[in-house]
Amino acid sequence: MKIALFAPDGRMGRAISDAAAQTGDIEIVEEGGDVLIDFSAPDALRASIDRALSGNMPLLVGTTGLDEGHESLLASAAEDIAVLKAPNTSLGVALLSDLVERAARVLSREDWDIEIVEAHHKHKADAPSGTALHLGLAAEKGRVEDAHDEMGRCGTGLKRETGSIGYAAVRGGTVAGDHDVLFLGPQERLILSHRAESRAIFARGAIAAARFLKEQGPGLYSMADVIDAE
Ligand SMILES: NC(=O)C1=CN([C@@H]2O[C@H](COP(=O)(O)OP(=O)(O)OC[C@H]3O[C@@H](n4cnc5c(N)ncnc54)[C@H](OP(=O)(O)O)[C@@H]3O)[C@@H](O)[C@H]2O)C=CC1
Ligand SMILES: O=C(O)C1=N[C@H](C(=O)O)C[C@H](O)C1
Repeated sequence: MKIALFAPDGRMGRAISDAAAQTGDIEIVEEGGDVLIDFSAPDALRASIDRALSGNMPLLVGTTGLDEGHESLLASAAEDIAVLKAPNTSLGVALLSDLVERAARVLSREDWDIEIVEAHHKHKADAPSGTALHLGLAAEKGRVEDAHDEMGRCGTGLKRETGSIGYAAVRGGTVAGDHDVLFLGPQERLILSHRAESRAIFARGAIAAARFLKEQGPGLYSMADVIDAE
């Protein structure tokens, strides 16, 4: 299988090349390829979509910090090619997302407050992380209603609103990616956590997603589809 990397020299680009070298059946190519993988920056998304469409290649997007305009571009591209958008390609976070949804369904919004805390290396450009936002959406899905987001509180008069989801971001050092989803209830706390010990976990997940995408027709896919297919 041939994988083309949109940003081969970035941290994730290099991690994917290293992971591919360990597979024995994946070649990283500069032109063409069975699948195009983009872990770069939001501003680059239009260019990676154009490259995938012009080469008729499925596209895996791991870039975070995307807005609604980017989501529309991806949905439109998915009419012609297979597109998978994943703010986190690790197996552990895919499972964590299911656990968060279930916990949010069981624990009432009146009694249990949800806060999401994430920590990443000092070079990370976006906050909160794409994974934190994805876990927040899983919690909303469990509660079957939209939540008001409370981002990085600072100041006075900031008592939390019942049913809101709070986000806090820590940056520093070389942290590959920590995520804690806190369910804070009356006299008890449930904390669901994931720790990425290196980027290799994201790279292996990206390769699994690329193998999956190679077999798919046009459409919008997620890591849940990759896991269901394995
Ligand atoms: N889904 C997941 O599991 C994960 C997602 N990520 C996300 O992936 C993205 C990249 O992370 P990371 O590899 O650490 O970042 P890096 O900054 O190390 O790499 C980004 C790469 O993208 C390139 N790039 C940036 N802008 C453009 C552009 N406009 N056109 C072409 N290339 C561009 C950069 O090139 P240059 O340096 O020349 O600008 C660089 O090579 C981030 O959004 C991050 O949050 C990260 C880890 C896991
Ligand atoms: O920038 C990173 O490094 C990471 N970004 C992703 C995110 O924003 O959630 C995934 C992972 O946590 C590492």
